[in-house]
Amino acid sequence: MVSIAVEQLGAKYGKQTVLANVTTGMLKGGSMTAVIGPNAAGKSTLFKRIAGLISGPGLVHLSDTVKGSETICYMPQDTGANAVLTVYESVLLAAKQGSSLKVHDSELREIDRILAALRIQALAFKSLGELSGGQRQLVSIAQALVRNPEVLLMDEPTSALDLFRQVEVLGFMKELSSRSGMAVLIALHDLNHALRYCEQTIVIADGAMIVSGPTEDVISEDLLRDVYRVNARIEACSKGRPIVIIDDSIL
Ligand SMILES: Nc1ncnc2c1ncn2[C@@H]1O[C@H](COP(=O)(O)OP(=O)(O)OP(=O)(O)O)[C@@H](O)[C@H]1O
Repeated sequence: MVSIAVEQLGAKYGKQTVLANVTTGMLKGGSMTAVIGPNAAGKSTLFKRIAGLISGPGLVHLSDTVKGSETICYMPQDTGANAVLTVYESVLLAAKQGSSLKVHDSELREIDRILAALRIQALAFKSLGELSGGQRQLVSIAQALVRNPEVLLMDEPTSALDLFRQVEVLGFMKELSSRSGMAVLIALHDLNHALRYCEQTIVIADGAMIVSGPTEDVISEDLLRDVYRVNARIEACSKGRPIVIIDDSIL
């Protein structure tokens, strides 16, 4: 099963350094890791740097990868929709990225399975331009999943989804990662989602890693005050799970 760690990772846009010295422990396949932090902290930049879409100092360590399979896939926050394609065509194109254009039955069955798992089969032959924001986000998730990577970097994948879809997609991702051994890193603003679905959490602020570790240790009232500038309580809900309750912002 794959493991990934980063060492002293950094990134610049032009001359401006926006990420520096990010080092993590080994993040194991089969688990979900939340990447959290305020707006403009550097979460997307970290993902792009790990995926090799931008260059910079530091190293990405991968171990126990499977030869022949795609290793790292980045699902961006905003997906430029090519309105000419249908949903099905766009997912097929994602599946064929970097390989021959010959399509096998098994690949079509896999696309059907993923569209069904995300409950978007009914959209298959709609053009991308006709979709709502949430529907487009579900299609982006399908495009990432069909590539079956060993490490999946998901940039705020539930930001446009309604509550039912958020819970369904995150539950599905958790089940998929533990079943397939995929390592999922997921940028989130909803800390209750991080607490519920992610074993590990990495906190990024001002282009640096503040802390990382087991989610319940990392997400604390102090972190919410110091990094997010909100007064908040973390309490056990009636089911015994920790939940974040925000009281007010700190001016
Ligand atoms: N293509 C770019 N060119 C120049 N600067 C960029 C570019 N992309 C991002 N930045 C800058 O890098 C910094 C980090 O941005 P990034 O998108 O990584 O933040 P983020 O933590 O993902 O934020 P958010 O939660 O708002 O999505 C910001 O100051 C942003 O303005």
